[in-house]
Amino acid sequence: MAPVQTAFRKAEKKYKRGQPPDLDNAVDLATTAAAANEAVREIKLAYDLETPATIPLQLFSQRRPPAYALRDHPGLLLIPNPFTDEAQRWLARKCLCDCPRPPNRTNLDAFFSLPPESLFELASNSEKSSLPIANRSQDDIQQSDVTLPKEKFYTQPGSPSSLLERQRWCTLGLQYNWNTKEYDRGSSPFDQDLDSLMRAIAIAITRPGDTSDPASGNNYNGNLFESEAGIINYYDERATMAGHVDKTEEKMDAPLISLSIGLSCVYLIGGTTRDTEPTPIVLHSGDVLAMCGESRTAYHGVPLVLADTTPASLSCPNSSANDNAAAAYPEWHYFAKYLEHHRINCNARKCS
Ligand SMILES: O=C(O)CCC(=O)C(=O)O
Ligand SMILES: [Fe+2]
Repeated sequence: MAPVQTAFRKAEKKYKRGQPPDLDNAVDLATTAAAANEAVREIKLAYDLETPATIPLQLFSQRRPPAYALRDHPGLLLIPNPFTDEAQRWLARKCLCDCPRPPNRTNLDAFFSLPPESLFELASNSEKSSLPIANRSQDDIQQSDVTLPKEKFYTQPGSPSSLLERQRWCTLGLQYNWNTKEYDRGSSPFDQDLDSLMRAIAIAITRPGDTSDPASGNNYNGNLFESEAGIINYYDERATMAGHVDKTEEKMDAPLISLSIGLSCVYLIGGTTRDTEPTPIVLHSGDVLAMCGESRTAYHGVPLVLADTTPASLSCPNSSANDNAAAAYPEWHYFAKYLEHHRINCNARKCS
């Protein structure tokens, strides 16, 4: 007898197979006004979204941007892109250059002898982009207690540009072990700017107003938030993330804050079992999603990345006449090329 297919699995299959994707039932605040969308309701932020004093650029375009709660998923909050164009470029640089390098771990460093620079920086440097990067020896790999997958992905040596295409994640702060599903790989300092950005978001989403139904908001005091662990996920146009619950964190009362840069995607949010039918949400570049309260323990995943959806402010930064800061990124074409074909997700969790 064929195994019973859960509602979550069914939705994942629908988006993985659908070509062209059927987005008719997905919540997409970029195409349907929230007022016309029964799945969401607007909430009022009770605190300003403020750029931390230590960050030398204006991160947010409004102090109190529109924010939404999902009617069927108490605690899931969405702030459609509150960032300035310059802030999105700054975030992309953080996620591509500053973070995926030692002492942070990536999916590749157990298998390749990676230099101290990020793969993105090497791939963008004409003198270094074709230098071969060697595999680690079998002994080295065995000592790092990971299993060497058979796919060429991990066995074939390559240049920085070919390895950049194989970079799937990097871990920040407490280092997550994907085999044991524990934070048992030591820790690295969490990027201070990213942490202060995540704290600013945690403060702004504290106890949002209009909570006739408090369960749909967030009762966590954002002043207590600290990014103790984080993951940056890199998706190419074919990449997906299977449904899961993030439950390794010792305490789950703080929001899990998640940012998207580059291509849009379909994000599924379900319930505490796979039997709840998930709601599909289209996440766009710059969107902030916070899994608070009940939704913190809900199944979620990314069954589909949507090609050709990177905003022009990232794929051709001089497109906007009022975007003076674009000139500060003369080498932006490397970023533009990457972001045209990838989605980056950066998320932060408080664990204790
Ligand atoms: O890419 C996303 O938006 C989700 C990432 C996620 O669920 C995770 O890293 O645990
Ligand atoms: Fe997750």
